[in-house]
Amino acid sequence: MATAGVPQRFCRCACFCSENLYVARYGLHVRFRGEQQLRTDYGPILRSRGCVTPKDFQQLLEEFPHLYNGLEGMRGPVLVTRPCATPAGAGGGAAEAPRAGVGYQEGPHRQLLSARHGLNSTAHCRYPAGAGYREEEASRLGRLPAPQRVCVLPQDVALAPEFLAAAEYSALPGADLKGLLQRLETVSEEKRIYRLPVFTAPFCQALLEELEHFEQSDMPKGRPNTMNNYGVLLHELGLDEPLVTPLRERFLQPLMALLYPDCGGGWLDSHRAFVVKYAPGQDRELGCHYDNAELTINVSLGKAFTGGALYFGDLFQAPSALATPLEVEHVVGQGVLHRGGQLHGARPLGTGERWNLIVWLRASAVRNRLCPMCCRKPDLVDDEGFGDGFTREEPTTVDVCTMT
Ligand SMILES: O=C(O)CCC(=O)C(=O)O
Ligand SMILES: [Fe+2]
Repeated sequence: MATAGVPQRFCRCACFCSENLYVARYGLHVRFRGEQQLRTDYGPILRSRGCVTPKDFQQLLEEFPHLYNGLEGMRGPVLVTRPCATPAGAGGGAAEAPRAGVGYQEGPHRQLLSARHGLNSTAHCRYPAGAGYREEEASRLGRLPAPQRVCVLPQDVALAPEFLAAAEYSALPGADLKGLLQRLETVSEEKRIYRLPVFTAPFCQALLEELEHFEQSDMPKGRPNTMNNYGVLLHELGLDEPLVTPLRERFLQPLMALLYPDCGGGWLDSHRAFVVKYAPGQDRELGCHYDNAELTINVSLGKAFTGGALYFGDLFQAPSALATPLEVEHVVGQGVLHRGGQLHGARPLGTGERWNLIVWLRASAVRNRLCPMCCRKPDLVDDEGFGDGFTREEPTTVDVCTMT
C-alpha cells in the first residue's frame, strides 16, 4: 500500500479506448481492434440492428478514429450485451438495448474529451476538486459554497443512525459477518445484495438542493458516464474530499470488509462518485451493465417518484440466460450495496424525479491483477485524481471475487 503521507498515484487501463465502446445508433457495446475483428465479432448482431450496407459499416468505422492516435478519455460504466434477463424477456441473447442521445458517437466523444482535457479519465473534471464552482458560488451568491454547506451538517445529522451503528459495529475488533447482518437488510443472500439507511432526510434534502443549484448554474458540466446525460460528478461539486472520501474510509470500508472480503472490501483505496438523475423528458432508465468497480453503493436521494427500480442479474463473469432478475425498489435515504460485477440496470421511471448517489468503490489490490473492463492484466496509463483506481504498486495478496 502507499507509504503514509505520500499521495497515491492512480492509473487507468489503456483498454479504455478499445473496449466496451458504445455505438448509440445500434444500441451496442463493442470491442474494437480493427475492421476485420469488428466484422467477425459483431457482423450478425450489427446486421440485425440495421448496419447492413457498406456505407453503414463505413460510418460505423468512422466512429473509431481515435484508436489510432492514442487519445483517450473518460470512462463510464459499461453497458453490456451479455445476457441480463429481464421480465420483458430480453434474456437469452442481447440485453435490453441501452439508450443514449441520438447521434451520440462514443469514439469521437472520448477523443474530444481527451483533446480538451488531456490524457486522463477524469477528463470531465473541469473544476478539479470543485474549485471553480466553489469560487463562483462564493463570489456570485455571497453564500457558503456547496461542500461547506453540505458538510457543515454534523455526522449524526447527516448519517442515518442505522448506518452509524453498522459502521461502528464493523470497526470493532470482534465484529463478524453474522453480527453485521443483524444490522442491515439482506436483499438477496445468493446475490449478496444488502440495504440499509445511509443518509438522513435533511441531508438528502440539502444535497439535492446543491445538486439542483449546480445543475441550474451555467458551469460546464461533465456527466457521470456515457449512458447518463443528466447527473453530476461529485468531484465537480467539490464533494469528493469532504464527503465521499471520509464516507469510504471511515464508514464503508469496515462494512464492506465484512460483507465482501473476497472482493477487496477491506482494501478500498479509491472511488468514483456521481449522482444519476432520471426525470420525464430526460434520462428515464439505465440498461443492463456492470460497474467499473469492485463494490458499489447506490443511495436514493429522492425526490418522489414511481418506477425506476433497480434490477439485478448474475455476476457478469457467469451470466445465465435463464436467470430471473431481482427487482429492488429504492427507499429514499437508503443505500443498496452490491458487487460491481453484478449485472444490473434501472427500470424506466414512471413519474416524478429520481436522484441517486452512486459510489463505485475500488480496491487497487484487486483490480491491479485484472482489469474488470477488459478482463486482462491492466495496461497502466498514468492518470489524475483517482484515475480508474489502478496503481503501479505490487498487488497485495488478496483473494479476488470468486466466480459463482
Ligand atoms: O439508476 C441507478 O440507480 C443505477 C445507476 C448505476 O447502476 C450506475 O450508474 O452504475
Ligand atoms: Fe451501475
